[in-house]
Amino acid sequence: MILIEDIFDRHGLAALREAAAALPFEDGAASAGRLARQVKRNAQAGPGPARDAVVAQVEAALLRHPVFAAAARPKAFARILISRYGPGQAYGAHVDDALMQGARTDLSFTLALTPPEDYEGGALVIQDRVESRGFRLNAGELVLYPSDTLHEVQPVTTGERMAIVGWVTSWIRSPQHRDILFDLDTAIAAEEAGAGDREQLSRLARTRSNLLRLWAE
Ligand SMILES: O=C(O)CCC(=O)C(=O)O
Ligand SMILES: [Fe+2]
Repeated sequence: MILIEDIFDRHGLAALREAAAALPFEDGAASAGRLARQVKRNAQAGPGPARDAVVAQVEAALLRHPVFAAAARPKAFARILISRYGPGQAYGAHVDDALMQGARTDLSFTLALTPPEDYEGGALVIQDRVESRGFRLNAGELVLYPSDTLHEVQPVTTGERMAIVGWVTSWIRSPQHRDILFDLDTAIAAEEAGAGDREQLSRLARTRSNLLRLWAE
């Protein structure tokens, strides 16, 4: 699981929020699997060019972000939705579909558009084998988590919670492999930033390339 705070700058975020709020919304059940539909109570932006433009903007920002790119190794976005929860709405415990529009979902993310002061409730709670962890993200903050978890959005009691939610097909299917590559990226970036030994840097870069060749699918 990883938190990223700065996918958009303040102006970018304000523009995105405005564009998202202007979209026509429909019942969120439209995109839920059979079991999830029974517990999904929200609204989401309906199809159309205006929604596509918002989604394209989000995709571009995510692909540009070095931490997102290193943590997710995105091959494709299986789906991106703009969702909204008003008072009484919630999304009960569910697991996300393994396949969406023909693509495998490896990672899920929520990018908050509404600041937490503007609504009550609405925490995204992700279950772990040992404990559950709740997130009430700041506007512009993103949480990236494995798609195989059980998770829920607790009922919003006042105000309105708007977010971008999406699913990533990763080049690297195994979380363990992604973690190793993430560490290598961090080490290489640190070496590059310092007065790094060129030979060590080349060796690390070669190892990263070769692991990618072994593991990418
Ligand atoms: O809104 C969120 O934070 C997550 C929503 C969710 O779990 C889903 O749409 O599958
Ligand atoms: Fe979900």
